[in-house]
Amino acid sequence: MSILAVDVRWGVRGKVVVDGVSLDVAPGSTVGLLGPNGSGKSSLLRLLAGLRPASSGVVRLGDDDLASLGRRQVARRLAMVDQEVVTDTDPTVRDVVGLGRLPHRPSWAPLSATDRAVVEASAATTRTGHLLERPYSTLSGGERQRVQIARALAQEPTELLLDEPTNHLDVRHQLELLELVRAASTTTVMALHDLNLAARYCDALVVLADGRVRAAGRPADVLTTELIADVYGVDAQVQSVDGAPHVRFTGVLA
Ligand SMILES: Nc1ncnc2c1ncn2[C@@H]1O[C@H](COP(=O)(O)OP(=O)(O)OP(=O)(O)O)[C@@H](O)[C@H]1O
Repeated sequence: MSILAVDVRWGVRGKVVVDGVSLDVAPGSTVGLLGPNGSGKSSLLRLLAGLRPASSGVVRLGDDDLASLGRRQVARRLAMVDQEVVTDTDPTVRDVVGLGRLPHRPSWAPLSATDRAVVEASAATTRTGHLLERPYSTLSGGERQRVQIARALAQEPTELLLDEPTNHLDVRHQLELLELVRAASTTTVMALHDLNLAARYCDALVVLADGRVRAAGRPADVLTTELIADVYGVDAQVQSVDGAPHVRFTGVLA
């Protein structure tokens, strides 16, 4: 399934945060959402997830207008991993990953054999199987991040939205996660700060600045010295390494 946004706007307390964003994410592709702190990446992801309504514009999931779908219908196909997940109970990791099965079963029913198998498989894919019986609250930041990815995979989504999924992860786990996302058949949009990882693992990049799309397209077309200077205020050299642009930062612009 694909994700389409047309002229989407959202603001809060009189401030425009997402300012007329249009995106067309091809089925099965991986799109990196870049931009400085506060440029609107998380806010846009929440609009694409239907967690909040846009004040104007349209978001479509495949053939459907997101606004016409119920929360459960959305959750059967779209999973989101947010930056901070707060729980007020102390579930085990198995319980947390099992939450991903909620949209697929009656809320009163226990996990079926299929649900349990999907939980195990999602934990195996994210290398969190050894953590399943641990209280979630005792995990490290990186372990929690991987468990949240496992929870999202247990939803068996066709669309996956990830907000800084490599946050907290060591370099090996970062690469493993991005390989996993690239190999998955899901349509994925992920906010990232690392321009080089984004260039290497995404089919397309969208750069936000002040809530607007400043550039979008293939990594090699988007990540230019001019764009990086303009959007981040940083001087950089961009070379091609193994077919992907590689950015070397050389200083902060005055
Ligand atoms: N609920 C809210 N109330 C007030 N301001 C908000 C709210 N949500 C977002 N903002 C503001 O909107 C702007 C965009 O925030 P957002 O979290 O979308 O940016 P971001 O690009 O994801 O940033 P970061 O890279 O720092 O995570 C910020 O200035 C933020 O303070």
